[in-house]
Amino acid sequence: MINLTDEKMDKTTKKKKKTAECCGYPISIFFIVVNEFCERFSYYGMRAVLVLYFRYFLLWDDDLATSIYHAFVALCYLTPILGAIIADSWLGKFKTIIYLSIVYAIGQVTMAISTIHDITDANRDGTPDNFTFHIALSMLGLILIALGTGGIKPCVAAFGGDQFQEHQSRQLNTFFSVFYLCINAGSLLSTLITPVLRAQECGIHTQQQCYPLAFGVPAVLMVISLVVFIAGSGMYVKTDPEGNIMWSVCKCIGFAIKNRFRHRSSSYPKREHWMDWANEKYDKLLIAQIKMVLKVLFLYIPLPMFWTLFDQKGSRWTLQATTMSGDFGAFILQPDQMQTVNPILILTLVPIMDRLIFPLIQKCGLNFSPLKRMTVGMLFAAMAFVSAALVQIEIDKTLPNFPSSSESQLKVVNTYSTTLNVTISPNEHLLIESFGSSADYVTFDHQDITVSLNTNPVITKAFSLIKGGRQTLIIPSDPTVMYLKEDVKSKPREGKNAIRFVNGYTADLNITNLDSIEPSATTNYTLVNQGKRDFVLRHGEQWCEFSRKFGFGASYTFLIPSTVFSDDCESITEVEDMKPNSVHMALQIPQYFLITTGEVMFSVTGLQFSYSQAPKNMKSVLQAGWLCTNAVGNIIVLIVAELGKLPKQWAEYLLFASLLVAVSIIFSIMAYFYTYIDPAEIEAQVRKEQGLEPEEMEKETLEMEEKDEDQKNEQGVKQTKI
Ligand SMILES: CC(C)[C@H](NC(=O)[C@H](C)N)C(=O)O
Repeated sequence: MINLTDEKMDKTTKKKKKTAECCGYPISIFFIVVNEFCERFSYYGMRAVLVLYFRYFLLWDDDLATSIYHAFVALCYLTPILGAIIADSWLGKFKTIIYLSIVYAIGQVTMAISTIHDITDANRDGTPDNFTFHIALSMLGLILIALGTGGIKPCVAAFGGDQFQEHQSRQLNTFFSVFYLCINAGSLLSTLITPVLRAQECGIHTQQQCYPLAFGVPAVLMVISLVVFIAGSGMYVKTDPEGNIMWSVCKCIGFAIKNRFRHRSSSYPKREHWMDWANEKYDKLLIAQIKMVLKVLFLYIPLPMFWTLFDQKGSRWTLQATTMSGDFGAFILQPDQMQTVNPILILTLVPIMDRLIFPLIQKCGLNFSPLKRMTVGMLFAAMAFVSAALVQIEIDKTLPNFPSSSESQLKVVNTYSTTLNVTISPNEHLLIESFGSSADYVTFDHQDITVSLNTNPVITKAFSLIKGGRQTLIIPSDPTVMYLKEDVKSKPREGKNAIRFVNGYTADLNITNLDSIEPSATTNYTLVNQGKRDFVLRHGEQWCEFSRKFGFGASYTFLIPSTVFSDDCESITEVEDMKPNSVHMALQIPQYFLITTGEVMFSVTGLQFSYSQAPKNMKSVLQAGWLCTNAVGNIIVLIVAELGKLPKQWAEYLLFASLLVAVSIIFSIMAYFYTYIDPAEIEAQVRKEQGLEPEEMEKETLEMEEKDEDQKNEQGVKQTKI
């Protein structure tokens, strides 16, 4: 009798090595989910402050910052293909995760170093002197991060799946749900923490926003993630790569196409599947495996549309939030913090769906198959965009009437000592009291105007307005020098408030955080956050302090009279150029709820589906294909953003919703014709057809492996456990 070790016994019966278990789950998955939590913390934490780093550290404009950001995200979801090829064809998942995690951690550290302004701030003025150095270093860091995060992404999920035995399909599904919860717990915590770290001040020579800390903590988390993964090393089931599988797949597909073309005449009998044209040269098993993968990849074609909508949470929806009020009474929510609603909802919805909704649907006798779930998920995402459109319509009702590209708008502010009758040619007459303003903007469809004041003598002056712009005509204490000042013509970014001051005092004034302002001059806009803000006005020894409470997204011009110090700042007048946001951010919760429900149905299910429908040697490849749908979705967002939007934002939301409904109908038809498979069963069947009975297969495998092992032992090569 042959004395088989446990390991060989497992191999002969074609079962995986059994690992230590706790409550029916392999203990090894504990290390994998903790690793995923830390990695996602690292990734989302870095992503949360990335655009701000581009915008305010590298001083890029909004467009460049957003484009590079989306390009980086797209790259992160394209590199999984590379990771999958390395894992399935060369290194195996375990080694791929370790090596690429090292690349990832180096990338995060490089990124953190690139944000230390003191490195190039020789003149110690608080800004880097050599931007090229910081840009080059951060781009290198981002490329390494994209390679690392994308490369390990398909491997970690598939490696987790590999830890389960064939009879543990229920536990496998729970694993994917827990895995998804860890992704979102990491994302939630880091999105809350890193912006707070960024807001701290730090530095060697000068104190600046603490980007090194905001990027440094994710770097530390990535190192922890790697250490945790290595710690579980002894417990994992590690499947060896099966040679250069991708190359074999490509050659086999190429041969099938060529062979089909060669036999295109109708005299040749048709074959069941076009891949069967590879039968002459390639192993039936490989052909069967390729058919399985192609079937699933074909099904993926419509999926990017879901991600196109999903990924607009971070862009369009956040911009929408900047036109809303985030005052929740007990706390204030900033527009970008609204995004944390998504992971919070995931953490509550995944258990509810898994434990309650899906079992309930099953109890009702309904067959809620994975592909049906994914279709319903898409419809939920479409509904989320309908909800976003309805919210947008409400917001539009409260937004100022901004000028079109051919119009110009003008407001008049009077800091002259008496009420003035202002005539703007040809027929606008405004009566404006001293230290007051016209009620609202007057819209002109021409640019050249003449303004007359009823002073004695009458003052008349010609002006040319900016096309598509908003301006204020400032009438100072000496009206002969009246002048135009450009106003904001969109809601201030990030829900902030744009404020400026007109100096009606007779001498220069200093105002907190602003340059000194000359008499009759107007400052440029300064952005201030929501809440109570104090300003101190100074001239020599004289000073006074005034406070204002700001809402979200307003714009004000403060008129400072000559009596400002004698009445302790009481007489400063506030002109409201743009009303604060009045639609509450809570109205975005339904759209977040709908998109997150869609995500649970679509994304968690898609992750499980991609694993279960892949042949053993192509699991990572199919995970990578799944992640690629996300990359394509992001690229579509980029293209749409570049092409510009529809004139009305709500119409764009409805357009996206309709597109996704159309795509989900196409997907449901494709899904209807899809038959679920058990890849292991198909592989066994093909082997049988090839004339290998199960016992023979086992014998053959055992013999081959023993031979292999003997050879390796002879060479003194240490065996990897499988
Ligand atoms: C990109 C995936 C859908 C996934 N993201 C999420 O779960 C978000 C945070 N809800 C990921 O793997 O990061």
